[in-house]
Amino acid sequence: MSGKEQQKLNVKYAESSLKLDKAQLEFMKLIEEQNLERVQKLKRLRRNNLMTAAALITSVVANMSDAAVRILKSGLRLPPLPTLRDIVKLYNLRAVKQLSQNFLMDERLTDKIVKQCGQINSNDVILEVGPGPGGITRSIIRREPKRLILVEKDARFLPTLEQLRECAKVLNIEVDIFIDDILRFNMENHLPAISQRLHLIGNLPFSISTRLLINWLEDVSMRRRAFQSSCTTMTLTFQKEVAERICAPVGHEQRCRLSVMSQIWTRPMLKFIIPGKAFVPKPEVDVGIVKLIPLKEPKTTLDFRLVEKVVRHIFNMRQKYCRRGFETLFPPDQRESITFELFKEADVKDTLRPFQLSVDECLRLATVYSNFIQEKPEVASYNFRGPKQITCEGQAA
Ligand SMILES: C[S@@+](CC[C@H](N)C(=O)[O-])C[C@H]1O[C@@H](n2cnc3c(N)ncnc32)[C@H](O)[C@@H]1O
Repeated sequence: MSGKEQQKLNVKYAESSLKLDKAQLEFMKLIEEQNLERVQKLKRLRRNNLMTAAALITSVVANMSDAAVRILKSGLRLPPLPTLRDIVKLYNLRAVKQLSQNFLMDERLTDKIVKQCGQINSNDVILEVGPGPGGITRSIIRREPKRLILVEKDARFLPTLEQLRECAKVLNIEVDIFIDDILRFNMENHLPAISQRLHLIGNLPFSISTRLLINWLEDVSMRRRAFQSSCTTMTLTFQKEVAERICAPVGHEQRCRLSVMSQIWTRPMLKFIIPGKAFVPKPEVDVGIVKLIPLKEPKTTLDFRLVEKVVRHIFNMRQKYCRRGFETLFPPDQRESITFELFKEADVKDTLRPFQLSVDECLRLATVYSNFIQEKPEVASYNFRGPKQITCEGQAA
């Protein structure tokens, strides 16, 4: 105990000494001394704890991505921009129905869509399909990727997207704008090096969403274009029913060709639904956000188009036994007996309905079909809707 503190104690006890005897005084002094020591010990402990906490925070901040630190430090906001509604008015951007233009103006919703991409690092690249007036684009820029590729078919949006590019420059984000059709866009020419993680995102036009997904699933199966790296993810909007179909599990009434094809090569997840009224103009339907993560280990090495053909035939007759659709892969003369044999070989019950088939069962059926047409290649070109019928012996019937 310091001299000053001892003095204070003495004064205190001297005042009350009239009432207490010497032994009591000594005892109290001892207790008081112990209390003071305890207080000092606690103060020392608290100081040490504060120093440890400071050291910990410093090391956590050091390990955070540069972008996260910048956001934390600056409370990142984009340079002032007109609101999306003003932009739409200013440039007279009336929605064009043929291009499925339904705009999202609510920043909380666009942020929520972009959040589904997961972590976005300062080294990541994002490709947005159909940015339109740029609602989702703004949310992406706030997440500070390294590079943003915008593919928009409607050239009327160019001035507003260029404005966003200028804002992004301030944050060292490279923005490339392409006025192009995503279905024809040449990914190879514009894609980043394989080492960079790529997120594909878009509030897709309904008119092309299923076609685009099938194209990208084929790219996943071949590990080409946007999917050379297995880290590429897709965060896409679909009409609610289509979103539910993509994710429908075995036995679900919505299960269809798109469910099976999506689930063979990716893990699709329905994230949330946006009511139609959130869009301008309001579409007839609600919208589902689906995230698709390509599987690291593909479930098959079979050719995408062959699998697609078999699955398409099976689901063509979705209310009937699954063998009925499968039969249409073969010319009429022997289709029943061939189908019977191939289902046996694939170990699949032929009286299941198509929606009751698992991914593995569909793939086993695709495998036996693939083996069959290797032995009888002429059957591969058989088209049950076509005018000319060939037999399993390869002759015109
Ligand atoms: C549903 S709007 C979404 C607009 C904006 N991203 C939003 O969320 O408000 C679809 C956008 O895709 C564009 N688009 C339509 N077809 C396209 C295509 N084939 N390739 C690229 N963009 C397309 C439309 O012009 C429109 O801007």
